[in-house]
Amino acid sequence: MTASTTDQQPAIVGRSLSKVYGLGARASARALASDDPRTAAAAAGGYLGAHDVDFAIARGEMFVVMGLSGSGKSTVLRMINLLNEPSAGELLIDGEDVTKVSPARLREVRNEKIGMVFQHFSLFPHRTVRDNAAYGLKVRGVGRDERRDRADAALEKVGLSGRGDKFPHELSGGMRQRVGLARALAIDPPILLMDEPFSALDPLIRRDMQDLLVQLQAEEARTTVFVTHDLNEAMRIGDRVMVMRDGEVVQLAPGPEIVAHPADDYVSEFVADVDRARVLSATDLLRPARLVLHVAERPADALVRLGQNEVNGAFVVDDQQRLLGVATDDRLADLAHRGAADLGDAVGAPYDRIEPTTVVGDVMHLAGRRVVPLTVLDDDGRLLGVVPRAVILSALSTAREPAHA
Ligand SMILES: Nc1ncnc2c1ncn2[C@@H]1O[C@H](COP(=O)(O)OP(=O)(O)OP(=O)(O)O)[C@@H](O)[C@H]1O
Repeated sequence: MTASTTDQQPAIVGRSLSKVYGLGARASARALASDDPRTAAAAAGGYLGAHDVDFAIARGEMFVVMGLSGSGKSTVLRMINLLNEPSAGELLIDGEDVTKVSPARLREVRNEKIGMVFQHFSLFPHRTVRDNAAYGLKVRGVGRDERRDRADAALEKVGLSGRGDKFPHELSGGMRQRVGLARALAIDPPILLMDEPFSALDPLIRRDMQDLLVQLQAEEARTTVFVTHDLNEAMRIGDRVMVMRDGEVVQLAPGPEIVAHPADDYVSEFVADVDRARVLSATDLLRPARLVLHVAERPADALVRLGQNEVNGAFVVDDQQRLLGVATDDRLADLAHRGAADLGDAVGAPYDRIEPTTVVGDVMHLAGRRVVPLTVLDDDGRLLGVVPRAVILSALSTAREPAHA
């Protein structure tokens, strides 16, 4: 029976999903029921690949699973299409628990609802790009003309129109990865599973592919589960990121929240690699202001009264509310003196944009001083709130050297 679907219903739900490798059902259940499933699984000759994993992925969400090698990312991804059968737990697709359906129904769900893209696209070298892109359609019994049309449309989406008659060896590595993506898109699956699809690409091409994915996602939001070990990649493409360690979920949150408030040291190590000043928006750090003034209306007053806290500054944010830099209080004061009535405008445009690295340096330089708030302003120069410098410091000041290889 197919459960009815609604827009509010999550596309994919995992409930207490666990996977024990190398043990039969009974031995797995025994290990999972013990106080220490990892040790119990190992003692019985198995391996606990994932434990008690919960998530609910919204329709159209780009959901990223991130963690170090061996943390269980692929295990979770493969449980979603039951390439890995969960040892315990439920896996609901459009409300239907696919761990309980017949093999025939499972095939149907996989064919109709799920596409997959792997790190190595394993293109057929002796088939044209078009035939490679059409492969999933052929497997599903789609006729030749329709296959051709849909494959060509998918190739166009990934920027390869006109290359359908080429062979894989005639394309660059990045283009071959695009063919793999086109192959998945051609079947137009409501759910796309992507297992480290860009990991083998060099950084520039990888960025191109991330951009392409973001663009495709903006055009036709598709429920996507994307595995990566790179938090920067996760931040660029993901709506939310699920961080895994030793088969367990450590944190599940939107990227900026993870960067602003990493759950533990493991997550902090990933966060150390992230260019926080680019990733965080001022509002991610925002606390309610004790003093709210319309700066444009009462600029001098605002400065003076905030000035009672000795040092003030303002975040300068771009259209997406990303932190561009900090305007120091000297600058604010200067603007106030020069054209107080226009301070609201002045906060946005005429500021010299301070490089994010400068911001971090500036903030770190203040580390030894009293904690005072920074003001956060919206595009109209209105005070949105304040962020205690201690919060900024903890969010921005971690050393930049990579904490793991
Ligand atoms: N078929 C299997 N049999 C036994 N152990 C397995 C099997 N597949 C995975 N594992 C183990 O389960 C753990 C989690 O593996 P998984 O592939 O999910 O990790 P991952 O986070 O995707 O890592 P990577 O980034 O290296 O792919 C690893 O320690 C792995 O060795």
